[in-house]
Amino acid sequence: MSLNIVEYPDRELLYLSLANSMAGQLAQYLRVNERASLCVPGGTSPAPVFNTLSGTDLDWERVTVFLNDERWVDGEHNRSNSRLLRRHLLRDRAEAAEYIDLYTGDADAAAAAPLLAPRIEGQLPITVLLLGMGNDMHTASLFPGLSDTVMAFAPDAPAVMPVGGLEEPRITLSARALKSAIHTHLLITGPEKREALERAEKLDPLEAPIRAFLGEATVHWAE
Ligand SMILES: O=C1O[C@H](COP(=O)(O)O)[C@@H](O)[C@H](O)[C@H]1O
Repeated sequence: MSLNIVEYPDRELLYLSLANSMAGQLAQYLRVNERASLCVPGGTSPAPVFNTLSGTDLDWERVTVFLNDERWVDGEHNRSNSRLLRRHLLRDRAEAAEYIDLYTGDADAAAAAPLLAPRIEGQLPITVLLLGMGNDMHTASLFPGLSDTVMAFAPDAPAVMPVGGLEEPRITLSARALKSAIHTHLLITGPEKREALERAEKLDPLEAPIRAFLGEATVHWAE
């Protein structure tokens, strides 16, 4: 497999250029479609991309935003991916976007997943998908070595699934739902993630879940 990787001289340039590409792809899609969908990661990497994207002149009222995955914690918890989104993406011009919150407040993710699945199914194909990746090669909440990851890779998996066996319960889009995307981007920075990406290329998706998306993704990397 040959990686489609864009290497930037610095992170600032990466963040600006990636936000511009994503906004351009959404705008292009909205020229011929009534609505577009934007699916984004949480974690520590994407905030600067969100900051730029949120100020972009786009018909945000016609865009539906949702996360790749969420930790099952309250929306004000510092590990909440939604909290990151509200602070960095769903503000300024992007405040007008529709947002589907994966954290429903239900007692657990297993109760919420079947209710969320048809809502997310209705947003497929995802117009623009941005993925992140952990140093362990997980993406969304598809982690190596979990039985829930095996289920989330089933070709007929529901769009949204609960994930157990981690420090906190989570909810994730399935591989099928994520792979529906028309445009896929992967954002990684630093040498450790670059090395993890190179390892992932040689592994099975169940050992290195990001591997499943590398065929379609444009990888954006800066030191
Ligand atoms: O737990 C998560 O981790 C990944 C990677 O996060 P990062 O902090 O290394 O950028 C993220 O893509 C995912 O959405 C998140 O829930």
